[in-house]
Amino acid sequence: MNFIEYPDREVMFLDLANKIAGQLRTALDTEGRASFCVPGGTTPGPVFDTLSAVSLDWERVDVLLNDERWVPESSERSNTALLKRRLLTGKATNAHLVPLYRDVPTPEEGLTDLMPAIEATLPLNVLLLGMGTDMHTASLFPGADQLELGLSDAAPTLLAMRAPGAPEPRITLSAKALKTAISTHILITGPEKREALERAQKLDEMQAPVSAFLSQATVHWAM
Ligand SMILES: O=C(O)[C@H](O)[C@@H](O)[C@H](O)[C@H](O)COP(=O)(O)O
Repeated sequence: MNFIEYPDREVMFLDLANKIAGQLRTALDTEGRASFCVPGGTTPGPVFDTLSAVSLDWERVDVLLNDERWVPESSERSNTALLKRRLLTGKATNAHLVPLYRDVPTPEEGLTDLMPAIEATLPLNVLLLGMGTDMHTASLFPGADQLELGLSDAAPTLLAMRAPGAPEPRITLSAKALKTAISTHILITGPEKREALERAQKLDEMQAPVSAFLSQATVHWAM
């Protein structure tokens, strides 16, 4: 694990956005297209703001979420709505959003339709992950109903997930799909998440799902 501590959040968000932009540019130059897999939640907004102001051939960038809460886009908990508001705007308006939600009652009913387009983005070029203080990442929550499958080598690309720590059903990329990424970044802030990261390093993946990604990740942290 590579760990970077920043003097403050603003510097971190800017620096990380610039790193990601550089990695996407390299992928576009070498492969012609790039895939960029991102978390929802409350932390990454400022990174998205900076990225949306970066000149890049965004039309050739496929943007997809790590996971989605199974709520319509009109909900304030919709990660898709967050992306549309903060990332797919400005210079990034024409980035290609690969959907992770369908207007059907359960994630199980949406999975099959969503799968082919998500699979077409693999291997991922750039993966940005968040982490909760319970050491979940994407919707790989400790205690989740399908966590064992979600972490296994036999996992499908997408799974429905229900967990005590998640207020609504989720859909998530499996660890196997997420781990295809060439570059992996984990973005965390504050003392509680730093302490959780330290704990995660001593626990197994079922207890601390984020630990599945630590060996390949750069963790970015600011108070
Ligand atoms: O939909 C989600 O909730 C996310 O994709 C999730 O994995 C998130 O990254 C962590 O829960 C951290 O969330 P915060 O940034 O809000 O702490």
